[in-house]
Amino acid sequence: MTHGDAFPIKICGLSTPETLEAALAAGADMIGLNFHPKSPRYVTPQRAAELADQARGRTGIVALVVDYTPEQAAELVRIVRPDWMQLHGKETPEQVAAIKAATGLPVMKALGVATAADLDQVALYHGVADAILLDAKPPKDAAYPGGHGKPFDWNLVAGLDPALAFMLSGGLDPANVSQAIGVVRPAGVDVSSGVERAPGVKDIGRISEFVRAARAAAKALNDDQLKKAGQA
Ligand SMILES: O=C(O)c1ccccc1NCC(=O)[C@H](O)[C@H](O)COP(=O)(O)O
Repeated sequence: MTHGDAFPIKICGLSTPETLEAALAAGADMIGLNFHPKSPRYVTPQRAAELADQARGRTGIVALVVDYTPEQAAELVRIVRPDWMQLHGKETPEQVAAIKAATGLPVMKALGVATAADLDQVALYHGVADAILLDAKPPKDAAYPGGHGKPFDWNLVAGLDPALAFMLSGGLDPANVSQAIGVVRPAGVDVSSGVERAPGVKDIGRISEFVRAARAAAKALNDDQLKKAGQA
């Protein structure tokens, strides 16, 4: 993924046909199905296969796993047939490459950010992962490593090499996504809790508000970049 690609908007942790349909109707570019057993958004592979059938060809289907082996990932892909793998654990660059090889799919690697030093990881995964997702680090005692609805300090990203493209997540919602896109200038955005009314319970209205707000802010960002390029 580069900054030149269209701006993907991903709705993560969908688990019902109704909320999935709302994400598709809103125009989400990617939807995430969560296979971490401790998550309130967990879906069984069988249930996910049904949701994936509903979504196939209409959006990018992302299978989110935490510290899977290449064999586990390949077995999941056989059942669900997603378009992407999202790795949200402590996978090393070598493990990312092994899962990519075992599944034959593009891989999004999530990296937790709390301090400027955390951004050093981005260069290590660039060129190995097909997309990087910067997310807030989970609270210390958290039972699962993502989906906590808390942002990290967006100003940290100002120190990152602009050539290293990434998607942004962590505490985004319909009210703040426009500001986040303006400050961080990511290549795309991802949300889970911010479009829910309770952990794991997605809200159809908030999904469409989020996609609308993110799309408008991404267009403004693109217009601004074109204007600056024209002036150069
Ligand atoms: O969402 C979860 O429950 C989850 C569990 C285990 C690993 C990752 C998880 N979510 C990852 C995502 O892609 C979320 O969209 C991302 O962390 C942002 O979440 P939120 O701050 O709730 O929008």
